[in-house]
Amino acid sequence: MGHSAPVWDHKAAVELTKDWNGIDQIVLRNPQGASARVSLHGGQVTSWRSDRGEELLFTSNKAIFKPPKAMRGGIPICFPQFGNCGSLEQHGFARNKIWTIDKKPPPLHPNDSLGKSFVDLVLKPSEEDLKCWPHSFEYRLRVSLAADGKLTLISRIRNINGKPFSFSFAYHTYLSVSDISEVRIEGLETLDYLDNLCQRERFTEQGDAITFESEVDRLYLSSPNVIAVLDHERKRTYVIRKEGLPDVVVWNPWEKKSRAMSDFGDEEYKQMLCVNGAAIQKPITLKPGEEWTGRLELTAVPSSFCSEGLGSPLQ
Ligand SMILES: O=P(O)(O)OC[C@H]1O[C@@H](O)[C@H](O)[C@@H](O)[C@@H]1O
Repeated sequence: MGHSAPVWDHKAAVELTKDWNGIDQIVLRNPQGASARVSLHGGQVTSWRSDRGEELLFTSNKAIFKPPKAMRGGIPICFPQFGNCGSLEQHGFARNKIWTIDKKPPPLHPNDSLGKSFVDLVLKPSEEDLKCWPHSFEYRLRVSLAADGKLTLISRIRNINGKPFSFSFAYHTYLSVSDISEVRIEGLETLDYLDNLCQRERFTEQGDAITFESEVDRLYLSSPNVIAVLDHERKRTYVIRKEGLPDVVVWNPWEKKSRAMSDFGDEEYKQMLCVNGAAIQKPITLKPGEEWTGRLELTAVPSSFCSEGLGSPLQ
């Protein structure tokens, strides 16, 4: 019996190109026409497009595409520190480093490869990194695009140090929305959160769903693994599924802070919302040889399908 020809050669759907600075970037495509871009600068996903060519991630028109600073948009990776809670630069150094392509990554579950186009990246600390954060690690990132357009990011961080270390982490996900006043988040209601705008004071969420009418910068604690961001005007729902990431950061800078950011347009806060799967409140501690995995899956579905999507487990 002959073998049937593969219907979709995922390798052919992975292209290596250069980004705006001549740094390698990888373009992933699926047979339906969806695509994603990943830059070696920061291991940052810089674009995720639906099969209709719509950009699903926000990038600022004023973004600065120049290393070492991470560009404003897409999915920068915050590691080994989130925010300014620690001795490192804001959100840690990973988003500002040049990553490399990992040609021989340790195997993942076959379902993480089958029927997907994907790329594996790796970040190891430089001498300079070790001076400010003296812990040897290997950070492996798999970014994959599935036949249905789902974008998956899998981070595996291993301690190759002689001593334990701790870190915090976030996938800083800039979602593109029609108008922030038309958006609501479901899945975070009734949770406790730390409010960054009130010296991280702890509050309990009261509303049925989260809506936006002013600046928001919150860390929701012990959140469910499935969260939905509904965009009424665009009739689109982002379903965020996560594993190993108990917290969720919700951020919109609103008017005043937008004006203060040099790489962000004054009115752009209306078109974006950051909803970040994260591990912050309780840092992750790895003993020598231990590995941590943090996984994020993003899908964008017409809003009428969202209630089906919310119930299903991460897969
Ligand atoms: O400008 P940065 O370093 O990318 O950070 C943007 C924002 O990131 C958010 O996630 C933080 O909660 C905010 O406090 C911060 O302002």
